[in-house]
Amino acid sequence: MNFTKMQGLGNDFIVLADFDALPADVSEQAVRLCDRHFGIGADGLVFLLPSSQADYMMRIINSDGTEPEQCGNAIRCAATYLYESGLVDASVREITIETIGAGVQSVQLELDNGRVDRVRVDMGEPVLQGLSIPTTLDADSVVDQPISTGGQEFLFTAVSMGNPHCVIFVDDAVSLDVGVLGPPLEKHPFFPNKINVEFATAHRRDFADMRVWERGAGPTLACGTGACATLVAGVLTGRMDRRAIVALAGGELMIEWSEADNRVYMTGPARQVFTGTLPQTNFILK
Ligand SMILES: N[C@@H](CCC[C@H](N)C(=O)O)C(=O)O
Repeated sequence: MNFTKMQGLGNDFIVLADFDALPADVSEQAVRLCDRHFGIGADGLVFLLPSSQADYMMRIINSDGTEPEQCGNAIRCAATYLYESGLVDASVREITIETIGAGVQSVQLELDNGRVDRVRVDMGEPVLQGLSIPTTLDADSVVDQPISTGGQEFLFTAVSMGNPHCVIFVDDAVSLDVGVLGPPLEKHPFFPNKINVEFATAHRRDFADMRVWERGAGPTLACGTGACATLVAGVLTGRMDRRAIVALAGGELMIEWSEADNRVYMTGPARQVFTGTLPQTNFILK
């Protein structure tokens, strides 16, 4: 069983492209393979599968074995993998990838010396909280609403990018401990299906720092959909312009929320880390 380890701003994935469908034991295998001591180590397991609507379908499993609807860094990794492994023709500059949460997404490749340098993804239209995220709140959209945990009160804006996000603007996102604040917010009673939690500081209208606690994966170095949700929340709360850099622990993403088509565009890098082979005895996918 061959695999490729990829990363997008340090958000890392094990990519598997030899399957026609998700294996039955995918959840338990994701936990095993993503383990950083006993497995390969990754934030998620990514399957590239046949699609009737797009060039490929991407399914991702979080490191805790749950399946999210979408992943921004994984889709850049998937497109880079497809190009660099020759699964799409070398002349191709645009790939379509189907996801369960955001439908068919169009991905553009920017090359440098024959390698993928940056990837621009049409991440689709953001949806405000009450319209798409299961919640106990009585609201159709949630912008700067109070939420409290551990005796602290914050204001959050909930945005779906196919998957759910709770964005909280704070004075200093970089020095805040997401490991303490993230888990109770991920499982807050407002969000019965759990949620990704982003803490952000908009230093300028075109630049924000962001740190993330991911649903099903914990504190990752970057979250592409989280960066998109952060920009949308920044615009909705009057803090940011529609085009900005969102700086994460693993690097920067350029995010644009287009006024013309209401879609969010994300641009950033993705790289192959290594390839490997799993002994059959260690990888019992049924
Ligand atoms: N790292 C991701 C998001 C992965 C899914 C997330 N943990 C969820 O459960 O929704 C990204 O780059 O968008």
